[in-house]
Amino acid sequence: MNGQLPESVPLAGLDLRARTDELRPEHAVVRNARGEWVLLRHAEVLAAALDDERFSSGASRFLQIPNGLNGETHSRYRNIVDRYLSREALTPFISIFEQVAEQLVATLPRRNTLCAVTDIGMPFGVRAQCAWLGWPGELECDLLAWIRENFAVARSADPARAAAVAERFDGIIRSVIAPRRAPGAPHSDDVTTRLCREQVNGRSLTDEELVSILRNWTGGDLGSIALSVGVLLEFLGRHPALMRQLRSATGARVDAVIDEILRLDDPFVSNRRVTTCPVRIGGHEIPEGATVRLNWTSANRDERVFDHNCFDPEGHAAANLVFGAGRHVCPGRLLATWELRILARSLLSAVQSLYLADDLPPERETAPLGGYRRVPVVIT
Ligand code: HEM
Repeated sequence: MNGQLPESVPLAGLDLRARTDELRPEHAVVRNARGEWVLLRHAEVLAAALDDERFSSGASRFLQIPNGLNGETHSRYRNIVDRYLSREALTPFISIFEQVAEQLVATLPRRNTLCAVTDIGMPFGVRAQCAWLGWPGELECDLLAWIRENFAVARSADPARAAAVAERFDGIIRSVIAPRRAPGAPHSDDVTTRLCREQVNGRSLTDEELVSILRNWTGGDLGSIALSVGVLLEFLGRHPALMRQLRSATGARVDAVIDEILRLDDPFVSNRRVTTCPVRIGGHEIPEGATVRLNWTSANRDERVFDHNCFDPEGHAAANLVFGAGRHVCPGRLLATWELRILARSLLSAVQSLYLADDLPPERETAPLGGYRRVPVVIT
């Protein structure tokens, strides 16, 4: 039973998780204020993610590599991206990420109220990413400012402001590419330099293609890692027994627990598709050329699939959609998982206690963002 399709559901300014929790029992599909068809349940979101022929990823007018590509073209670029995010490619960075986490945790003030998103998640995400990509540490301030601005623009839904922020971010990326591509550039061997030498269709990648690839890595990494750290520490702050358990848990258990916490409050909210033909889904006829939104946050809380959302890391792992599914499944999953595990372990081993500040409640993000804007915590 799908219920009547509400004509248009305003989501802006609301807590998306709470709002989609209200809508999902009655509606498999709703239309948002922009006229997009929003899929809310696990079955439909998974079906659309797996059906990349009828649900095309070419939903943006901007070049998005590999996110916005389809078919053979997607595979060609995706093969390049995957090489940098494999277990083998990432293993040398484990000790570097550990150092980054330990240094950050060592400098966090004790017995003061900190924000898990802005004081822990953001600097960790930026430093880990600069270390991985071989970017200079001096970019930290610019990148932190960009994350804040990018979140603010997403909330404001102002296209002109969004274009200006995107342009600034592309400028940061161009500043790291240019010296590596200049004639007679010194021979270094970091991840960005190697990417600059990649070829596709027998030619070098263009600047525009490099900027797009790096934008999707960094955009995916920085915002999602910061929000994920907020979600994670808020949950652990409310579950001290779980926090104690994790101090001596295996890596696999820590990863499963993190995935389950992110399933319950997935901060990577949604992705768009465009229908390539009329499609019947969730009891509705969607015309050709319509924009469809796969709402991962809602699908990940589908009570029928996840046993009324009890906490069951191992039992829910197979159906977890935090990192997507199908052709466009997140290639950065291992990097994100290792970064989050390393930061969690580093915090848990270095602090005596971590708890939610009792005088300042956590503040939820609002649509189109997920997770928390502010998670005040105290460490001792
Ligand atoms: C907690 C962190 C992260 C979450 C929750 C997340 C989630 C996702 C999801 C759900 C998708 C599927 C998008 C779709 O189907 O349209 C995706 C795709 C993608 N992610 Fe992530 N991601 C995270 C971190 C990262 C990191 C660290 C990187 C790279 C450094 C990354 C790079 C990408 C790229 C390039 C795609 C597009 C793949 C394609 O189109 O083939 N992500 N991510």
